[in-house]
Amino acid sequence: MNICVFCSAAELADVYTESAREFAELIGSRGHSLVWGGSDVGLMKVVADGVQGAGGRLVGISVDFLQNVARENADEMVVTATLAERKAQLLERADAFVIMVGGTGTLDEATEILELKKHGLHAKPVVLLNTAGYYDGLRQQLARMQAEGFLPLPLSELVAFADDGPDALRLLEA
Ligand SMILES: C/C(=C\CNc1ncnc2c1ncn2[C@@H]1O[C@H](COP(=O)(O)O)[C@@H](O)[C@H]1O)CO
Repeated sequence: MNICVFCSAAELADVYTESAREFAELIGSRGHSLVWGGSDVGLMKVVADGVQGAGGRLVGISVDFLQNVARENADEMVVTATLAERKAQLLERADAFVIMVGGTGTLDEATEILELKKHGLHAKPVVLLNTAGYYDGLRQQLARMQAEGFLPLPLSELVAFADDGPDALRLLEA
């Protein structure tokens, strides 16, 4: 399976890097490929290192203005002209999506993928990996959207929630 991971480009605390490494090593050791934003920085690097170290394939989708931080030894590296094109490529190249801890970039990618799914423009699994309860607030907001009629379909059809890497992979492989 080609698993697209959205996650932070920042250097983060051990609680986040350890969880990311565990999940990345699972991706690689189970024979899956990583599709990601292609950068060799922060948590994105931790995930790429973990997948590659465990024998998995790396498919990076970078963007012109971030090419200077793109990973050099990825199996494949695509460079798009714009962020919008990058998101389209990430969607096309992935069979499933995992949203790990991140900031506005991760949120932008996550909401786009969920919005496209809401409109039936793809039906790929999306798992939100809620390391250390980082996304408790977002989960609560999404639950409120559902409870108050803002979502045209059940939340469970849009996204699944996982507490750790093994749980996330179990949901994707199910
Ligand atoms: C030059 C520096 C960092 C490089 N920044 C990024 N590189 C690649 N991809 C990025 C970068 N920033 C955002 N993205 C995309 O959004 C997600 C991460 O954003 P967040 O705001 O950090 O959560 C990630 O999935 C990327 O696809 C300086 O260190």
